[in-house]
Amino acid sequence: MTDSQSPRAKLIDGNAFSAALRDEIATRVHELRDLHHVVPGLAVVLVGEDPASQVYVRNKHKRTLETGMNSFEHKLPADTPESHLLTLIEGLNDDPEVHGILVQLPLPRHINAQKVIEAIRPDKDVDGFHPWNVGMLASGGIGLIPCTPLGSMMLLRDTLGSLSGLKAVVIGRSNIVGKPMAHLLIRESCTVTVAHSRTKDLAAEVRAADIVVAAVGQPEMVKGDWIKPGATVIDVGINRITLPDGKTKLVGDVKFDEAVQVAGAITPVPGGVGPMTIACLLRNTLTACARLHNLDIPEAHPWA
Ligand SMILES: Nc1nc2c(c(=O)[nH]1)N[C@@H](CN(C=O)c1ccc(C(=O)N[C@@H](CCC(=O)O)C(=O)O)cc1)CN2
Repeated sequence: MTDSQSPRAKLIDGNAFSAALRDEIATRVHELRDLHHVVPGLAVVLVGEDPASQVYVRNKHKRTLETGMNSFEHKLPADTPESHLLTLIEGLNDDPEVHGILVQLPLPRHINAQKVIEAIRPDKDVDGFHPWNVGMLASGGIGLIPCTPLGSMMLLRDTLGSLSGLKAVVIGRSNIVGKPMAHLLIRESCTVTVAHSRTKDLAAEVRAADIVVAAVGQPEMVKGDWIKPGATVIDVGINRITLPDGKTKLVGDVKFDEAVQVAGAITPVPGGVGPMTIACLLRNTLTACARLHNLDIPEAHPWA
């Protein structure tokens, strides 16, 4: 490869960052146990047999135990009635050993996901999806922040330092990533545009941005010539595509091979934002535990 072909962008290593964050969380968990005799506990509920969700839940269980926390897994059949799930959540809300509750998404179609999210105690809602936590984020209060946007923000702050005054575009307006990400960027004094399927000239919006957060779930939709030279690209997409030879491959929402030649820094897929999601879930569980026990412990990786 000649110099003119060599990638310009710095690769943002989510695997390394998340491993360091998990180590820091493990240290805090051991301090909590030794000094305060409290062990944080995370309950994860999986309904059905979606293969990707099964992998994520298995990884959550493994990572939770590695930090020294308690992990409580609840695996329910796909035809579980909504009322059973709500009763399980009521029990977890009242369980003093459980400090964090997460219901893996997506849920089967017969279950109303919003109703389930609203049944979780806001101070145990380690996904940060309950309307109380949504409101706290929007109004600048102290709630629990959704894990993928929180992890993305940690990577951005680590890469750029202050984000103040930078132009950011968030592509996607989901409750899980797009909207909370926009709020976090506003908090960091960015000028934020939220683009979506009805945006008139998406390429022009992206070209104006110093920070691009792609969270649309469309494989390689953002092209390299849309990226402003030197911009920082956070690719939240995780899409499994089938290649002409029948093999499958994970790609993001950004055409990586093109964007890496233009951007200043970029997250790869896999190994970028994805691993931060579980590390931030553990961080939220530790935070929830400390708050529920009125313990004033230092945050793991205070980013803001
Ligand atoms: N209740 C929730 N459900 C879902 C969430 C969530 O935050 N809360 N997010 C996603 C899935 N997810 C965690 O649940 C998740 C996605 C991806 C990764 C990850 O580490 N990805 C790897 C690649 C993994 C692979 O090979 O497939 C990477 O990007 O490097 C972790 C967690 C939807 N549901």
